Amino acid sequence: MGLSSWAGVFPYISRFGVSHGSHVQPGLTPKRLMGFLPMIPAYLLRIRRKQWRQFIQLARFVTPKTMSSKKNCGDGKADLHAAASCDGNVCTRLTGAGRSAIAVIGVGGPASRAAVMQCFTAASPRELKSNEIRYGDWHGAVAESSQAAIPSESIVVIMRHEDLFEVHCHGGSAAIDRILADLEQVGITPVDNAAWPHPWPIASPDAVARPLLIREATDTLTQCQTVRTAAVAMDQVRGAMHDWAVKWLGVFAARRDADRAADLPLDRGAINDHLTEFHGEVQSMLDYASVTMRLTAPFRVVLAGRPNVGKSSLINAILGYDRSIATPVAGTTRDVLHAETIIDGLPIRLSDTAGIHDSDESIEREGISRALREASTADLVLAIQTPDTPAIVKGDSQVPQIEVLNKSDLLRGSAAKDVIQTVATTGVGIDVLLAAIANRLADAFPPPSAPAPLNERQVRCLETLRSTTETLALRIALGELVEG
Ligand SMILES: Nc1nc2c(ncn2[C@@H]2O[C@H](COP(=O)(O)OP(=O)(O)OP(=O)(O)O)[C@@H](O)[C@H]2O)c(=O)[nH]1
Ligand SMILES: [Mg+2]
Repeated sequence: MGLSSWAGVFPYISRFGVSHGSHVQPGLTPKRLMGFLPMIPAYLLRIRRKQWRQFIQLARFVTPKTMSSKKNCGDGKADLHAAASCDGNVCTRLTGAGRSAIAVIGVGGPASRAAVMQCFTAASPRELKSNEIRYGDWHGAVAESSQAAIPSESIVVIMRHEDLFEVHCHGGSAAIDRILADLEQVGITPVDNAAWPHPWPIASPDAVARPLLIREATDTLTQCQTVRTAAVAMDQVRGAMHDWAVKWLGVFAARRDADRAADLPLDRGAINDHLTEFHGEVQSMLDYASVTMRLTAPFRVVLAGRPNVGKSSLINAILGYDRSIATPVAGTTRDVLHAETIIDGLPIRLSDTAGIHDSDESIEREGISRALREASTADLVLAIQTPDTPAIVKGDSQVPQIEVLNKSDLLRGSAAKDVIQTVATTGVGIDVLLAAIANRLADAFPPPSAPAPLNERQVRCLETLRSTTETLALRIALGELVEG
């Protein structure tokens, strides 16, 4: 239910999604796009008939009848939802954040057909019909005479309904941004994905007023870069947190009725039987927060150690391509160098740093102090050593650390037990290191379908609930969690 149309799209994106720095797809040529065409029927089949119906009903939300009048339009982010239906002509990126092979842009409203047709020339002159695919060129809002001079994008257009179109384009930000900008030029307002009137719940036009927790989760979902982080957000979109809060509101309301019946002072009855369970659940959610509050930003993993221990070689081995310069000369890396990747479904930003040692040279000293700063604010440090070179001393940093013995091919004798042995130049031990990184970072991932907080507001509400014992105060705090 709920965002099932989006959910239908998501596995498709994740299947082709390549949010990996090394795998950026080059431009989408007509030839490559033709290569995607055979996949499209499979994609369409994945979206069940019910979901298509929801798409069509979604289209009805953006017809003038169900639109708010212009005078009711808000302009702030809080009012984006209202803004989405201001003049009834809106567009947004329907697929999630991050790079993927293909992105889908939704264009809705009474002017959507004219706008799409102004910017798009189909390869076939046949008239566009519902749910038919048209391949062609997106040239933007330029006069026909100048179209040849402007580079066009090869895209696919699908008309879901006379007021609802999908533009399927290359998944890189350049193509997406261009199409959204062109649409804006022809009178279609680009809106935040959270403001797109998703069919939630689908039954009535005022269904666009989705519960706050669902809206917040939808917002997070659209910014998740990996399937694993998106799964947590998707659970909340499906109502895990909302349903949990509503369930407990019911429990405490029933308690109030029981207190009333027993002639106890209102909302001051003994609720110890429920409180232990309730507070246990609140605590679990707060335990997940360190991960679930970070679904949209990568975890920061820093490689640190003395010069020449193989930090740059290791980052290259983890990434699978030569991001960093690695040479036998100690002091090769001078500044902090970042690269994004995905490890076991977790978005990770790796940082290579300068070798840490006593140095008199000012540039090197600056590099070393940057390395120390980077390590002190990381989510995880990989402390690299070799058989000949000890690790740097951890000091009083609270940052968790994994000890790595690189150049283990040079080891004579045995290494300490809890050290991961690697040979960066051949890849030995890299899989063990990746598993250790994922395990250390994802300790507190919530189990499937568990309620979990996604932003600071939710965490603040949970913290209040953790220290509250009276039914009235509990109901107020739960009400705030649900309604803001
Ligand atoms: N035998 C062996 N050599 C390695 C290994 N890993 C890296 N090296 C070599 O060690 C040298 C230093 O590697 P780098 O990756 O540049 O080391 P670094 O820690 O980044 O060095 P700085 O940037 O100077 O701090 C290079 O010649 C690498 O080829 C390994 O596992 N075994
Ligand atoms: Mg280096």
